[in-house]
Parts: sequence; C-alpha cells; structure tokens
Amino acid sequence: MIYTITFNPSIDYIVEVDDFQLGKVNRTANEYILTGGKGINVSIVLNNLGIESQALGFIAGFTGSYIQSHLEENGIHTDFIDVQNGYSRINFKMKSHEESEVNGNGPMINENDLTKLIEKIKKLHEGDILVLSGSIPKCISDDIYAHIMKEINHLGIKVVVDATGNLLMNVLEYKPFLIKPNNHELEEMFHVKLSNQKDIVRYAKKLQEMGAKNVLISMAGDGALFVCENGKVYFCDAPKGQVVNSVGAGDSMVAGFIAGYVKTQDYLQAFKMGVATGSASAFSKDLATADEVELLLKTINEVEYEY
Ligand SMILES: Nc1ncnc2c1ncn2[C@@H]1O[C@H](COP(=O)(O)OP(=O)(O)OP(=O)(O)O)[C@@H](O)[C@H]1O
Ligand SMILES: O=P(O)(O)OC[C@@]1(O)O[C@H](CO)[C@@H](O)[C@@H]1O
Repeated sequence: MIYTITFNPSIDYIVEVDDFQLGKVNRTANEYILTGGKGINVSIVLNNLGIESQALGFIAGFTGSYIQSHLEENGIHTDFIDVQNGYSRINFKMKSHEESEVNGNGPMINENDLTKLIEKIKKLHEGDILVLSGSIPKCISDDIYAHIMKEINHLGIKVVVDATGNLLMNVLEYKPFLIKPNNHELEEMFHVKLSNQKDIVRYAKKLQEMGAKNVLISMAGDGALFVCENGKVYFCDAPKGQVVNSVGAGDSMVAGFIAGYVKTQDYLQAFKMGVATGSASAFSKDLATADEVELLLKTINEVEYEY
C-alpha cells in the first residue's frame, strides 16, 4: 500500500485577476477551490492514475472536514488525525501577470497528536511506500521527517521525501528511496547558484552521496534531471504546452514517478512518467488525469547524461 503524509493540508483558493493592482480593490476574472497540500495532491494524482493510496496527516476545523469529505467522495482513503486547535489552512494562489502564492501556517499540533501519527506509521509493512511531502507547521521541529524514518527504518518501507532545507537534509542519513527538490531548492540547500545542468547534476549527486538513493530534480518548464541509484543520470525536456495551473506540478511528478515505478519496476519509465504527469498537471486547471498523462508520455524522450 502507498501512504502519503501531509502535515499541513490546505484548501487552495485559486483566483485569476486580469491586471492585478497592488493596494487597490481588484476583482477576479475566475476563481475556484481545490483540495491541496503536497501529500494529498500525490494521493489525488495516484487515484487519477488508478493506484490506491491512503492519505494520512492532520486536519482541523471546518476546512479540515471539507478536505476529508472531498477526498473520500472522490474515492481516496483517508486516516487523518483531527486536531482540536484552529483550522486547516486556506492557501491563496493568484494568477495575474505572474503567479503569486500565500501559504498559511496551519493549526497547532501537539505531542499527543504527533504520537498518534507515529503509532499509525509503525503499523506499515515491508513493501509499503510512504510519501512525506510538504512543509510542517512552525510548532513542529524540522527533524520530524527524520524521526519518522528512524522509527520505521527496520520495516523495509520505501520512503519518498518531497521537502526542502533541513527537513530534507535531516532525512538523508536514513536513505530515502527518492527525494525531489526543484533546482531552486537545490541552490538554497547548498547556498550556491547553479546555472547549468552539469552543476545541477553535481549537487544532486552530493545528495546521493549523503544518503538519498534516487534524486529527481524538477526544473519546471526546463524539464527534469534524474540521478538514479543504478549510477545513471538522465535528462528529459518538459513537453511544450500552455500552462494553465502549475500548482501541484511537483507533487504530480512524484505521483507519476511512483505510479511508473509500481507498474514497471523500471526507473527510466518511472522518470518519464513523472515528467509527463508533472506537465499534464501544469497544462490543466486541476491535477493530471490518466488520459492527459498518457498523451504526453508518448512525446517524452530521455537523454542519458555523460557525467
Ligand atoms: N511550464 C511548464 N511547462 C511544462 N512542464 C512543466 C511546467 N512547469 C512544471 N512542469 C512539469 O512539472 C514538473 C515539476 O515542476 P516544478 O519543477 O515546477 O515542481 P515544483 O517546483 O515542485 O512545483 P510545485 O511546488 O508547484 O508543485 C516539471 O519537471 C515538468 O515536468
Ligand atoms: O506550504 P507547503 O506545504 O510547502 O505547500 C503547500 C502547497 O502550496 O503545496 C501544494 C502544491 O505543491 C498546494 O496544494 C499547497 O497549497
């Protein structure tokens, strides 16, 4: 079974404003809401691709109830912990001349809530896949993903981590199966400016040396690089298309990679499926569907990188 954990689920309120004026009253040309949070997006896309998963994490208040019922209505299993403090956040995403986002901090999670989550995770089995995705509320220490990995290290579970900064750096010693920073997050982690693919590969390999088995570096419209545990390095161009909503493109890539890997056990197929799924989400209002992914997958060709 695949489990996703979202510490900080959200309702994403997406507004389109034709010509946003700072400091003025602006009116939307279009607006809609999506259920979000990185792990939840992974579960939604896996479901779209016909793969079962269970979404774990913390929800709170009326927004949390909406998130849970929306997922369940769409056939996604959930097992959230309902925390009694505040409400799940509403993240604001505005599309105008540029895309801007304001993400909330999320509800207060206490020790007791955390213990409940760890107890659930300890019941996972060998062969399960666990996805740890997204930011954590400020009240939680940035070694929490590492702590979770330490607790289940002996169980033979493949752990995928999509996070940044210390939250990601701290897990490396526990050898995650896959990590997926984007190129900007890679720069921030090493305090460097990476201006070409060769440099990006060099730093992705450092993450591998530090413990990650597979490293996927997404680069939005510039495609993605994959440093594989078999020693090979691949690059795929992103398919060309009209970007409609890139929120969740990275999560879709993670879901696509997992789906590809589960179906074929082949890393290259998984990588290509990841790129196709990321782009399919970027090219649509909502997250990628199986038909959209299948169409794009046919157009994707890899280049093996000589390093
Ligand atoms: N403008 C684009 N054109 C084509 N494909 C795109 C575009 N933006 C994203 N993608 C696809 O989605 C993948 C992931 O995108 P990106 O690098 O933006 O992830 P991310 O930064 O983790 O995104 P987010 O945090 O918004 O989920 C890319 O590798 C690519 O396949
Ligand atoms: O604040 P975080 O947890 O880093 O990111 C949260 C978020 O921006 O990520 C998803 C897209 O990747 C959205 O659904 C959600 O609003």
